Amino acid sequence: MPYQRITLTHFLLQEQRRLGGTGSFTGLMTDIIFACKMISREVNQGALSGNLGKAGTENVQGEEQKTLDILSNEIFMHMNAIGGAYAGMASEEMEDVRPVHSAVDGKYLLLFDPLDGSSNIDVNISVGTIFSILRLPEGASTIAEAAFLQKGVKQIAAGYAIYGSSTMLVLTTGNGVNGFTLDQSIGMFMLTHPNMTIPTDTQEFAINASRSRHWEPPVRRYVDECLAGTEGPRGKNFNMRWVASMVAEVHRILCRGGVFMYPADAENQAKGGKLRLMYEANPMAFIIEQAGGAASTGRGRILDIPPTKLHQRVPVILGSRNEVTRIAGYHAEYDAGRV
Ligand SMILES: O=P(O)(O)OC[C@H]1O[C@](O)(COP(=O)(O)O)[C@@H](O)[C@@H]1O
Ligand SMILES: [Mg+2]
Ligand SMILES: [Mg+2]
Repeated sequence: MPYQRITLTHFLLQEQRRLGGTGSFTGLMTDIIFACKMISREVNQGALSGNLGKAGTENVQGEEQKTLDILSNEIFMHMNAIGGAYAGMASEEMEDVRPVHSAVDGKYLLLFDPLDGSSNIDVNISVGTIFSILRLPEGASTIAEAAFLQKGVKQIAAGYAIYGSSTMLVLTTGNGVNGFTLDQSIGMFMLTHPNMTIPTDTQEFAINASRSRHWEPPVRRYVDECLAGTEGPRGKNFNMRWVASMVAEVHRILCRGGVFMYPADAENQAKGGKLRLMYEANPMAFIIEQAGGAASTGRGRILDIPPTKLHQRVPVILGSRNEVTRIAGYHAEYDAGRV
């Protein structure tokens, strides 16, 4: 059989031709690809690099930063500033947005979580990088936070890199979801997972059960029914997973289905939840929906949320469509006082 694998760059060029683009999109993706390869190397080096452990500083979320959080942020900032496609960038690890080029040159805005799953870095469990690309709003003269506060439906592309047993990059440009595996021997991402789609049903859920005492009744009801298995109202057994790296959970769901939940609960309600809308929930929701799944807060579609703050947090329930719909239905029944 003739060799048929294509590289991510070839794939992007084909996408560009299909979209009748100018090539600037391929350019900005090339910068992201370089940055992810460099972060992959730093992560894969593990203790050899001396980059494990805490940095001794806190980010705007009040979370302890890991040395690799900061290094990944610097790599992503630097590599994506070179190309010239971005007018501005925003990151989980930076309080304010960072203008990069004058509005004349840069047509795009980049939001990213440079290292997702930070609590797993030192224990060699998969981590990743999440990114979301928006257009600079027409007429925007200054690069300020307001320019970034666009609904998730406005994303022109979103993706993540996962640094696990292999390094992969998963991408959507609004035309389905494709996965690419880094061939370390030639340093190229090759198309290995074309048109990733999520089964509508599943028997696998992921939630941090150590927080169950804080859960709202709709979430507790859903999880209890799953745990009741064949004897319960669902009439089937469910398995549970919790990696504590959102990237790894979403990747598993893209590969074999499932539902991931990080709801707002009594403990994190005041903050709006745990995960951040602009560089975690929105890009992942775009990918999940493009793969045939659904992404909700339990009370609404994530991609329709009008953002108010750069680092705002939201409840996240995403994955196999029928399970997400069921969980949203349990919230609606609860809010209507029917249960
Ligand atoms: O510590 P918990 O409650 O298990 O939370 C894990 C969640 O927090 C995160 O690690 C937050 O992301 P960061 O590591 O980028 O801060 C998610 O990847 C993950 O789903
Ligand atoms: Mg994260
Ligand atoms: Mg992070």
